[in-house]
Amino acid sequence: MRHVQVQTTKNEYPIIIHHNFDLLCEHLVKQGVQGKKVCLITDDNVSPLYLNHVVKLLQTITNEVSYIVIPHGEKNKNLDTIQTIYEGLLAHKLDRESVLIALGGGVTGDMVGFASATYMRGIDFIQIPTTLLAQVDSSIGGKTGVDFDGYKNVVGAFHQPRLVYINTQTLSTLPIREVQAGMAEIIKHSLIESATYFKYITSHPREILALESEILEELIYESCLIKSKVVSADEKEKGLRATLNFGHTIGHAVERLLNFSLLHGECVAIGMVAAAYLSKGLNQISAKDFMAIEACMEAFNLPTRLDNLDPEVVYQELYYDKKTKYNALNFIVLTSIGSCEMKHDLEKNVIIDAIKYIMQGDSQ
Ligand SMILES: NC(=O)c1ccc[n+]([C@@H]2O[C@H](COP(=O)([O-])OP(=O)(O)OC[C@H]3O[C@@H](n4cnc5c(N)ncnc54)[C@H](O)[C@@H]3O)[C@@H](O)[C@H]2O)c1
Ligand SMILES: O=C(O)C(=O)C[C@@H](O)[C@H](O)[C@H](O)COP(=O)(O)O
Ligand SMILES: [Zn+2]
Repeated sequence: MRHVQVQTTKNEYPIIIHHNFDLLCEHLVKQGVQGKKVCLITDDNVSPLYLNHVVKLLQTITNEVSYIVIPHGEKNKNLDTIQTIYEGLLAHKLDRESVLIALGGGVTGDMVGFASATYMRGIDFIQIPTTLLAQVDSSIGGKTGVDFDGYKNVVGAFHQPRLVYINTQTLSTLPIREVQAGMAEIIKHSLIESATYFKYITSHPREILALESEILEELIYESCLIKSKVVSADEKEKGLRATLNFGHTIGHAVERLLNFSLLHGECVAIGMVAAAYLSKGLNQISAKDFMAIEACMEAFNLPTRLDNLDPEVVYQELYYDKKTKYNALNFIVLTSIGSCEMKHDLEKNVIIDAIKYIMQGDSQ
């Protein structure tokens, strides 16, 4: 078992990393969940795999277990699904002392977090992430919410979970494309924080994609450390936390413009290539480093290019990014592999050049 602690100004909670669900109840009891009304929320892909098992475990610490199954996927990350959740919570008579548990990927976690931030003006919730992406990124840090009108995460709230319980074994059922998409956020962590971590990742693509347990657990632990350190220092994204948005400025625009036909992690990979190209254009990283970054994405079978979007349309879409302030775009750029900074004053043509670079056809 590995343990990482998140400590924001008002909240503190553990991230438990283990290879099965055996320690779940013990940690729920530590968080005061015993005897409470608990509602487990999962999606229709995850429910046949893990719902029964987790329900049975919960029944050993409380008699009041209900569950709600929501439709999977980014296209359902919206207020309609939130309404379904609220209806279920009322039907099961959940009250202010009740606890929601998100069992699933980032889509489930973001929505359950948002439902718990708003139901009865806010109740507790627990994250049990079952995708690589959710285990290393979305379950940690309390960014919750939904897409609105196709715009990413436009409606939401900061609401921290009481516990993040990671069972690494759940990754054994995850489709390989989803594993690769999770790697995009892991690569992001290395690019913004640690050259040593980047080197480790680039040295082990075969073992990682084969889900070799020791290496995978090491990655999950390292990424949890990086993410928890950043969100503990800057919970509400006043400064440092914006670095976790590296690759997302263009990534989110592409995700929306492609109508969610690519996965979030895949779009972030494309967005990171664009942001790295931009960093090279500003002479902040070398051509060699840029090539190493692009090669890393390719080693994990992540897309790096597109061929079907108009650069000007992508550029205009960037203004919906949440880092935009007073109508000015803000970009996270690399200063080396392992460090980054926010740029406020980029010329349009520098950004367009980066967008044109990723529009040079599918490199796969
Ligand atoms: N809140 C944050 O800080 C944060 C950070 C990163 C990403 N996100 C958000 O997370 C979302 C992406 O999360 P995701 O990649 O986990 O997507 P997801 O939740 O859609 O899960 C991916 C797919 O895998 C299935 N699945 C989940 N666990 C499984 C398992 N163990 N075995 C088999 N199938 C399984 C799901 O049903 C789904 O079809 C995006 O909406 C993104 O915006 C949020
Ligand atoms: O935790 C953060 O902060 C992040 O930016 C992590 C991102 O990987 C994640 O996709 C996040 O949801 C994006 O945030 P947004 O504020 O741009 O919606
Ligand atoms: Zn992300």
